[in-house]
Amino acid sequence: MFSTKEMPSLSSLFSAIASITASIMFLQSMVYQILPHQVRHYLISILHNLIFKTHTPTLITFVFDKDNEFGGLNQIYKAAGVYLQTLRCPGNKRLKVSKSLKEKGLIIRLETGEKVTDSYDGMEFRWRYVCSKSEEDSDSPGRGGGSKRQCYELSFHNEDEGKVCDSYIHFVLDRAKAISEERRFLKMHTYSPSSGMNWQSVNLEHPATFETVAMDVKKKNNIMEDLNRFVKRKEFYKKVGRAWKRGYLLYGPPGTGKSSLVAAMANHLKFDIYDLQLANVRRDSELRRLLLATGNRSILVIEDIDCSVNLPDRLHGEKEKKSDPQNDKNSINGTSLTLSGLLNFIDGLWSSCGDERIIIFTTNHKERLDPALLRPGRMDVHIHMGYCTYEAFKQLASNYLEISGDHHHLYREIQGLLEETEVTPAQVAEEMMKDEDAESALEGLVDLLKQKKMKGDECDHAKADEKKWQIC
Ligand SMILES: Nc1ncnc2c1ncn2[C@@H]1O[C@H](COP(=O)(O)OP(=O)(O)OP(=O)(O)O)[C@@H](O)[C@H]1O
Ligand SMILES: [Mg+2]
Repeated sequence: MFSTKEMPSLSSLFSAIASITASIMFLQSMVYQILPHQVRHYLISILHNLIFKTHTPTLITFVFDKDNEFGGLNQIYKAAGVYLQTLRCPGNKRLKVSKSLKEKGLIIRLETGEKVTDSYDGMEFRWRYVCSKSEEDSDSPGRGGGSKRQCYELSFHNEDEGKVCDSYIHFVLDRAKAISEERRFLKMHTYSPSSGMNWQSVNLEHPATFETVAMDVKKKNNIMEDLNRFVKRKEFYKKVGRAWKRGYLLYGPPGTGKSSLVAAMANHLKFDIYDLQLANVRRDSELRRLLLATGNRSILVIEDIDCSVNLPDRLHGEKEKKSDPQNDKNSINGTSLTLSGLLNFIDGLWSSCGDERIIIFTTNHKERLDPALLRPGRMDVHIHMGYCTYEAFKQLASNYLEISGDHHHLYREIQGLLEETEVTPAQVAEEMMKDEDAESALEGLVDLLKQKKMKGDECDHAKADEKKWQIC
């Protein structure tokens, strides 16, 4: 078995082992003679733990059944199913693949008996999915009920048990939540009384993101930071006794990107949108019912707040009530929709009934808004969406025509024209879509800007002439 060369080294190894064994036996006999029985026992148990615990750790297995004891769905089972979709082992042979209308992409899960490994914070884990006939059924095979027991098994070193309970399982729950959020289709909810008394929802697949919205970069970053801070501040809002909500007022001319920004905010936060047309709501009680039916982590949008409905303001409403007691049309608890009803609800009970609420009003005419809507503390952030600047133009050119930087020979001319004309990002974007060739598209834009400039100049002359006549 061994070569002749190996023989001397092996024989010296055996003689070394023999002398070590003899020394251990000698020490053992000394220990037996010197130490009392209890101390001996204690030392041996420590030695045993040292040798066996470090070299042959025992595994422990947690079993997460699908159903919890009270009949509901075990949240850890559900989270494990989502989280394990991100893990794969080279040895996996059978995987279940499905598609859901509520989620983007394919859902790939483990088939029964399949295992995957994971590591976290220096610990090693083995997960296994098990689907078997439930014990009750196998006890009485004649019944043929076919009910299944489904579970995930998580095996790990028993010394990690504390860390698994305190940290790893929470990590799995959090990751599963984030993965589900990432995968689910956002929803857009709308309301019209003709289609029933509740919100109707469709998948929100608006492509606008913070990358595609063209606006001042600093302003854009401020909005993103504000949103990120808001979603992280649950404890802060609780501490200062405020409802966890934030109000944004987006104002500016038509076609400057207000609706696009709303969609970008929803995509950024992964929040559903509730798009409320006030013209469809007839009274405060209806508004209250609708708002109470909105979900957490959502954005309530009321577009064109200045013109969607003629909301009587507080003072106005009070005056009318006094002058005509029969007329309860504008009362808070009456039958019609009032501005105070809207504001009360937004500031008060509604926002404290849920978490992570964002409310956005948009308008083309900030100056026409009721002062009650504008007073400090009501809409936390006012965002002006203006005419197309050179910076916004460059972003649009990068998005639509894939021109990066500002080296194009027409850019200087365009910059000058943009400073002298009022053109919306929507108009600029439309010009860029007219031609796939960047050069031709930009030439088209230059023509448009020149025409606008000429019209603007003519208008200025006409206004100046009008003034002259008035003076005469
Ligand atoms: N700032 C922008 N960045 C990128 N695209 C824009 C921007 N503004 C407008 N657009 C383009 O123009 C179209 C119309 O813009 P949007 O509906 O967002 O404007 P709006 O300000 O909401 O207008 P309105 O006041 O009429 O509701 C969008 O589909 C988008 O493609
Ligand atoms: Mg809009």
